[in-house]
Amino acid sequence: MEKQPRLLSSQLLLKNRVFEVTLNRALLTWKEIQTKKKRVYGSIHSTFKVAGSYCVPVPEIVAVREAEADSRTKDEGRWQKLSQKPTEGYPCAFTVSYVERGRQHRWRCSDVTFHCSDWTLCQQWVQSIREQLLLLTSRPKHLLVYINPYGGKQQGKLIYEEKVAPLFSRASISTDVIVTEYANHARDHLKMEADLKKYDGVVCVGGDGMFSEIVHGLVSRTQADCGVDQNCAEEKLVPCGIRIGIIPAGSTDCICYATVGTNDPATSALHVIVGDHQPLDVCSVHHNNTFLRYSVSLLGYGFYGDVLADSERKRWMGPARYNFSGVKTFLTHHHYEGTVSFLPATDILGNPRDKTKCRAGCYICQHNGKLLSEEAQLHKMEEPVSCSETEGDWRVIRGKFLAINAATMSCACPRSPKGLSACGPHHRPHLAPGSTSCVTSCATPARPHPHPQVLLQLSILLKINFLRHLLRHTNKDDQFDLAFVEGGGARGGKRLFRQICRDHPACGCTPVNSSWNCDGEILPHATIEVGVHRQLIRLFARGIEDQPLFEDFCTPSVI
Ligand SMILES: Nc1ncnc2c1ncn2[C@@H]1O[C@H](COP(=O)(O)OP(=O)(O)OP(=O)(O)O)[C@@H](O)[C@H]1O
Repeated sequence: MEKQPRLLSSQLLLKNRVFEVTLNRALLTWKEIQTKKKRVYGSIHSTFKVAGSYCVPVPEIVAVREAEADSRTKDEGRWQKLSQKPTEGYPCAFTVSYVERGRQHRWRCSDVTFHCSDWTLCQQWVQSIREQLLLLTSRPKHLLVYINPYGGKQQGKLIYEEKVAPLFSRASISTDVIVTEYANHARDHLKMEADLKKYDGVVCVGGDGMFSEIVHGLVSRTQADCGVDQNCAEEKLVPCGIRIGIIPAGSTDCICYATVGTNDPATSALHVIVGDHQPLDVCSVHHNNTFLRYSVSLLGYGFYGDVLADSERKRWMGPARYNFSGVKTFLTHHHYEGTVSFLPATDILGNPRDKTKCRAGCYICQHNGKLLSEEAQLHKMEEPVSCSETEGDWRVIRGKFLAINAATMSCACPRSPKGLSACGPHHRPHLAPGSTSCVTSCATPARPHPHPQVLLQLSILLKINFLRHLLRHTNKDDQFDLAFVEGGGARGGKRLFRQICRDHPACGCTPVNSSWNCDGEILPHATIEVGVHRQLIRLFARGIEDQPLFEDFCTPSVI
C-alpha cells in the first residue's frame, strides 16, 4: 500500500500507558512506547516492552468526540461514567468510535479514549479526525427509515430504537422514520410521495418481504421518473440512484445473510454508516407484457411454489407451517410438465460451480460479470453441440419438473447455511454479475447436456434423491453432485423462462400447474418471462468479507 504522509502524530495516554498515536489519510494507528517495570519478589527485577500496535482504517471510524475527562459524558441517551479517571498530566481526552470485527461477520462499534496533555492538542486531534471523516463523501448524512412493526418477532421498533438509532446519532446521521401501518405502505410511499432528493439512502427495518417492498417502491419510482414503462418486458430498466440499507428484523433475513454474512442489526447499521455500496441484480417478472413483480432472491416453481402455497393456507400454525408444508409437499411429490427457455450465460465470468466466492470487492461483480476476451473465447469453444433443443441463442428444455429455481443470490439463512442457489457448497452466487442461477430438478429422462454451465441431465427421479437434494440445502454438501439436479447461469437482459405451459404432448400425467414463489409471494400466473437487470439497485453493504485466519483476531488490527 502506498505510504501516506502523516497528518498528526503525538504521544497520548491510553489506559495509563503512553502510545505514539498517528493519523494519516488511510489509518489511525497507536503504538505503545512506554516500558513497564516488572516486579519480581517485591523488587524491580527487569523491564520489558509491552508489545502493542494497533490500527483502524479511517473509513471505519464511526465518529470522534471530546470526552469530558473530569466529569460524566452523555452517550446513547444515557449518562455513562468514563472508563478512565482523569490522568495526571493528561487532563483532556477524546474518544474514537470505530468498527471492530467479531466472529461470523459481525461488526461492533467500539470506543478508544486517548488522553492529551493539553486542550489545544485534544482539539487538534478531534478536528483532524473530523476533517478526514468529512472527506468520506460516500457516507450517508440523511436517511429515510421504514420500520415494519410486525415483521419477524414483531421487534422491529425495539431493534431500531435500541440498536440502530444510537449508532446513527453517534455518526451524526439524521433520519426521518416511518413506522408502517399496513402492508405495502412503504412501497406506495416511496413510489408516490417520498421526496427522495432529501435523502442519501432508504433503510428498511424488517425481513425480506419488507426489503422487497422497498425494492418495488424504489425501482418503480425510478422508472416512472425516467419515463420507462415497467410493463414492457424488453425495456432496459434504469438503475436506482439511491442506496438501500437493511436492518434485519424478519424471520429469515436471507438478503442480510447474502450481503453482509449475518443477520445482526448493529452490523447492518455499521455497514450503512461507513457508506459501503454493494450492487445487486434484480429480475423482472412479466406475464403477457404485463409487469408482475421484481425478484432479488428466489423464483421457484414446483416444490418451493407448492410449499409456499400450502403454508399460506396454514398461517394459523405460525412459523411451524413451513416445516409442515415442506414435509407434506415432499411426500405429495408432484411434478409438473413445462418448458424452460433461457439464454445461457456463456459470456460472463463465474461458473456457478467453479471455486470463486463472491466476497467483498468481488472482481466478477466489479467487472459486471464480463469475461476477459481470452476466457470468453474458451467458453465459446465449450458451447454445447446439442441441447434438449435450441432456438437461435436460446436453449429450450421440455419435460416434467419437480422444481425449477432461479436464484439471484445465495438465499442462505440459518436453516440453509449455504443457500440453495446453483453455487454449490463452498461458494455463493455473485450478487451482481448480470445473470441468475438456474437449478432444475427433473423427473423425466432426456439427453444429457454437455455444457458445463447450463446442463440438464434428466433421470428417473427417486424420492430419496430429491430428499437428498433438499437436505443438502441444510448442510455443506454439493447440491449438484446428484444426477438429476443441474445448475447453471442464465444471462440477463431478455427472457429466462418463456413458457411453463400445458402444450406439451400428453404423457399420462394430469396437466396441472404449480405456482411460482417469487421471493415469498405467489404469482398469479404460471407462464412468465424473466429478465435479469444487472446492478439495478445498490445496498449499503460491503459484501461478505473473508474471515481472518483466526476468527478472534479482531480489529483494531494488531500490526
Ligand atoms: N404495518 C404493517 N402491517 C402489516 N403488514 C406489513 C406492515 N408493514 C409491512 N408489512 C408486510 O409484512 C410482510 C412481512 O414482513 P417482513 O418481511 O418484515 O417480515 P417476515 O415476513 O417475518 O420476515 P422474512 O420476510 O425475512 O421472512 C411484508 O411483505 C410487508 O409487506
